Amino acid sequence: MTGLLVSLLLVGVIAVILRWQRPAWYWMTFGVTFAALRVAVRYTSVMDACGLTVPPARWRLSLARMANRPVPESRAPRILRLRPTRTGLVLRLKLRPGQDAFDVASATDRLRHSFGMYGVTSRELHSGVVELRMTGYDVLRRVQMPAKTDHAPMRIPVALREDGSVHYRDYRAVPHGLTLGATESGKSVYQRNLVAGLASHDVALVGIDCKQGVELFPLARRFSALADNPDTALELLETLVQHMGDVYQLIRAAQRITVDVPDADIAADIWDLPADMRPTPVVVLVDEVAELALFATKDEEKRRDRIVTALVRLAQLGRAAGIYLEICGQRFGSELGKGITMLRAQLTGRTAHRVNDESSANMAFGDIAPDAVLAAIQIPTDVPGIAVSGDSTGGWTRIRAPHTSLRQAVNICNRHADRTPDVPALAAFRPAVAPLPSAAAPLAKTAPATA
Ligand SMILES: Nc1ncnc2c1ncn2[C@@H]1O[C@H](COP(=O)(O)OP(=O)(O)OP(=O)(O)O)[C@@H](O)[C@H]1O
Repeated sequence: MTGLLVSLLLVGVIAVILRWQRPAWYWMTFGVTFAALRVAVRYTSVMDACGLTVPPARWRLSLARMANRPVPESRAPRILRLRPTRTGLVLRLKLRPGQDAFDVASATDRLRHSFGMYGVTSRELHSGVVELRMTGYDVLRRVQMPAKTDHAPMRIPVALREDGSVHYRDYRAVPHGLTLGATESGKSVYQRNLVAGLASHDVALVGIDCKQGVELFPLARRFSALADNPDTALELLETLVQHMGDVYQLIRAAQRITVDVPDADIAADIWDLPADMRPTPVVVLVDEVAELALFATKDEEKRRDRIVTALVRLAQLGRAAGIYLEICGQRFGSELGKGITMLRAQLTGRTAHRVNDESSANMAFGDIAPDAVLAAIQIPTDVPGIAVSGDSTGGWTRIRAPHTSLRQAVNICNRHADRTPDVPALAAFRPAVAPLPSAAAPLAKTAPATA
């Protein structure tokens, strides 16, 4: 008996220490079990209290009356699956007749309190089936990406969502993206995670970093082209527009449409081409875009117009040619001059870090997800890296990228330096870098952090 008490006490102490030290560990060991038990035991009463039950069907009432049995209870959505995860629980529910996904979505805050969870979000999987994702702690406070993530070409696990799932930047689904945020809000760390994620893919990275190259030039070994001032950026963008034209010609030549060619074989973009013919996709990362759009003299104004025109053309036509834009800045609105709102309309993937005012949040979401504007304004100032990510479907979610230091990103880029493709059109912009130290030497210690 004493042994049992001591063991229980020990388990309790370990649970408390784990919870205090690292919520993730606590949840993976004790928390998930406690939460699953709590949900299983209190499910019906909580759903009833949260207004998520429906009265029994008429035939059941009649049957009970005929059999002189007690009136049957109201019914809660049926649990199809209860799955523990690293960060909490996932509950799949089959709705009862008369219920809809909106009922569940509007009750998530009440469910959160009733089940004693940190966060509850819901989404409709298909008609009549809703998934509730519950997190046991603030997963965005100390981001830990799962060890295993999905692998697909041009799909980068870049951040963690507040419901504990992985947030992917999928270039083939959402070709162009805009990342906004005030100074020190976490844009560079987000972009660094993207570069680190893309480094192991077969992709050419092109960087335009008008902060004198401080963000992207240390990662030069994995870049096929870099520009650190608006003049070079203009030449680079116009070269990319030309490259895009060449890729279109290649796709056209590969189509060879005759009446015998089945529809599925007609190439519409680079991904339909046979692998040996397919040009390397290109991701163009622009840091601090306003530097490209501001001007003081007539000559600079002409340069700015040509830069914006080239960016608009890439945004409009780049997807099929495998050219994707990732634009980063503090603000991106009509005050930057003509063509900017047209360009912004093409950047479907929107991410806003902490912003200083509502108009900046509106630049990110005003035209696609008005709900997200409020969420972006509410991002706390003391947690850099928290962002709201939305797309043109009107949906949005809070995310945070793992904290990747410049040193870590440099090491990843150096490790994958041999994957840097030679794109002949971009050869003139390839950064000159010293050869890497011999493979035998550990990269982490010896690779220089600059080009
Ligand atoms: N996801 C994150 N997790 C933890 N810390 C972060 C995260 N993102 C950013 N930070 C911290 O916040 C600070 C500012 O980040 P960052 O340089 O990315 O901001 P920024 O928006 O690019 O700023 P600026 O526009 O001034 O360059 C850095 O010290 C960084 O370590």
